[in-house]
Amino acid sequence: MFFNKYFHNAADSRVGKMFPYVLQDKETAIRRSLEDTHSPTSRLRRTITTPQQSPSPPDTPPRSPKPKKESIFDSKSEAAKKVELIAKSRDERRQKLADEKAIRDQIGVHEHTNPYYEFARMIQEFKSTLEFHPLKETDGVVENQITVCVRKRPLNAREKNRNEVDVVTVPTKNQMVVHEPKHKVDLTKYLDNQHFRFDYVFDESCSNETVYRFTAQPLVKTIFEGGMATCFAYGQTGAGKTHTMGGEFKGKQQNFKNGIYALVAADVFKFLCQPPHCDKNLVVSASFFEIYGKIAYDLLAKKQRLRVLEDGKQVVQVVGLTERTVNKVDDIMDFIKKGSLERTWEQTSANANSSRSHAVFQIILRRANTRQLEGKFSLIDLAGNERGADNSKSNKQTRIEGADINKSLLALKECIRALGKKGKHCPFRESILTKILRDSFIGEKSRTCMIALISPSVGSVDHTLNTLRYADRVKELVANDFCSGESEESQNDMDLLSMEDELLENSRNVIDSCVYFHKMACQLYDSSKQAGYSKYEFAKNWKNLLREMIDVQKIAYVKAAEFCEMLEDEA
Ligand SMILES: Nc1ncnc2c1ncn2[C@@H]1O[C@H](COP(=O)(O)OP(=O)(O)OP(=O)(O)O)[C@@H](O)[C@H]1O
Repeated sequence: MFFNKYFHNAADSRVGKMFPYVLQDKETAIRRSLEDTHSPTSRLRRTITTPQQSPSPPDTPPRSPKPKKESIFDSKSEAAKKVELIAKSRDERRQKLADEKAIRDQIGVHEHTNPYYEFARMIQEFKSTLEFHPLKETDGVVENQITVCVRKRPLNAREKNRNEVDVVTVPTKNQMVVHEPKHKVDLTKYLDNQHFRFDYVFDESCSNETVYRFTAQPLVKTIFEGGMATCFAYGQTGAGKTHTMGGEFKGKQQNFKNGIYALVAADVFKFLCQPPHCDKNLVVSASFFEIYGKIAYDLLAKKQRLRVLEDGKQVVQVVGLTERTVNKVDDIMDFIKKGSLERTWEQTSANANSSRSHAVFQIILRRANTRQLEGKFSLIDLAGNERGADNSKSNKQTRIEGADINKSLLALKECIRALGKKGKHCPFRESILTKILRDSFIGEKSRTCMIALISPSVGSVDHTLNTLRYADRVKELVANDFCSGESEESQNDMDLLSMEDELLENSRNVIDSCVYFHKMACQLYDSSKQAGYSKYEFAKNWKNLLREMIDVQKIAYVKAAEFCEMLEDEA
C-alpha cells in the first residue's frame, strides 16, 4: 500500500492496454489543442470531449483519411515538444529544490555543519515513497476493552536549536515508522526503519481534544454502567504526558481546560444530566494523589501521607484519602489546578519541569443515598519511564526512585495483560500503583486505555523505541488473546516476553550503576591521596559501595540465570 508510487509506471502501461484511447498520440493532441485555442467553440469542445472517440453522426458519410501534409503544426509541434520538455525539467528542478528546502527546514542548517544531514535526506526519501492517510476527526471510534495508542509531539525549541532531526513518521491513523540512524562496520550511514501498529497513532498536528475523542471519551459511559475506566499516559520525561493529561502548556502556564482530566469531567457532568442517568440519583466526587517511591501522598490535603491497606477480601483501601463531592466542572478544575501545583517536580536534562511521581486523578460516581460505588474513572499521569537519563548526575535517592518507577511500570504492564487475558493471575501486589488500581484490572466491565507519548527527536530515539515496545507488548498480547485463546504455548510466549523485558530492564540498571560506581570509586580513590585521609572512612565507604554494586548485580544475575534456564527448556 505504501509503495504505490513505485507502481505508477506499471499502472500507466496497464491503463494504456486497457483504455487505448486515453493515451493519444501526443503530436495529434498538441495539434488539436493549438487548433482549439483558435476556435470559438474550443472551450465547449474541451468540456464535452470524452475519452471515447466520438462516433460520426449516422447520416454523415465516413471521412476519408486526410493526406499527411507539411503544415505549420508540424513545426509548432516540435516547438511545443521543446516547450513541454523545458516545462518538465523546470518542474523537476523546482521539486528537487523544494525537497532540499524541506530537508534544510527540518534540520535547520547547512549540510556541512549538521551530522544528521544525510539521515534527514534518507528519511525524506523514505517519506516520498509513502502515501499519507492520517487520522481524521470524522474517523469512527472503535470500542475496545484495552486501547493502546501513541501520540507524537512536535520537535520543541530546544531540540530545534540542537539541530535534531524528526525521526518519527506517521503515515496512517494506526501506523508509525521510527527511522533509527545506524552505521555499518565501514561507517556507511543507513536507516533502520521500524514499523509499529497501534489502535490509533496521533501525529504532531493532533490537539488534546482529538486525542481525547479516540481515547478517554469512549470510556466515560463505562463508569455509568457500573464499570471501572482507566487511562494512562506513559512515556519518556518530556514526551508530553502532563501536556496531554493536565492540559496544554503555553510557556509555563498550563491550560487545564483542555487536558484529559478536565475533558472527562465535562463529559461526566453531561452524562449525569441525560436519561437514564439523571434518574439514578448519582453524586460525583474527585480525589487526586501521587505515588512517589513507595508512598502515596494526598494532593488535595497538603501532601498528607496516605496508607494503602488490603483487607482479607483483597479490597485495597487508601486510608485518609480526600474524596471531595463536586457539583460542576469548575469545582473539578480547581482541584486539578491545586493538585497539579502540589506534585513533586524536578529539573532534568530532558524537561525543565519533570514529574518524578505517578499522579492519579479519580472521578468517582456514587449513589447519593447509600454512597455505594457506581463507577470510577482513574486518570494517571505516570512518571517518566526512563529515570536513568540524568544518570551522570544521579545520586542514590534518584536511583532508588528510578528502580521503584521501573518496578511499577513492569507491574502495570503485567496487570493490563492480565485484564486482557481474563482469568490470568493479576500481579497487582508488585507495586503500590497497581495495588491501588487493582479494581481497574479485574471485572468484565473494566476498560483501559494507554496513551504512549513520544518525542520525535533523533536524540530520544532509544527511549522512543523503548516506549513503543512497551506499548506494543500490551497491545500484542491483546491481539494474541483475542485470536488464539488461552493455549499453554501462548502463555509460555508471554512469560518469555515478560522475562525478556525484566532482563533488559535489569541490564540497563547494571549499566547505569556501573557508570555511577566508576565515578564514586574514582572519587574515593582520589581521596586516599590526600594527606591524613582516614583509613577507616575509606574502607567503610569502599565496602558500602561494593555492597551496593553487588546487590544490583546479584538481582540481575538471578534474572539472567532464570531466563537462560527458560530458554534452554524451550530449545
Ligand atoms: N503535543 C504537544 N504539542 C506541543 N507541545 C507539547 C506537546 N506535548 C508536549 N509538549 C511540550 O513539551 C514539554 C514537556 O511536556 P510534558 O511536561 O507534558 O512532558 P512529560 O511527559 O509530562 O514529562 P515528565 O515525565 O518529565 O513530567 C512541555 O513544554 C509541553 O508543552
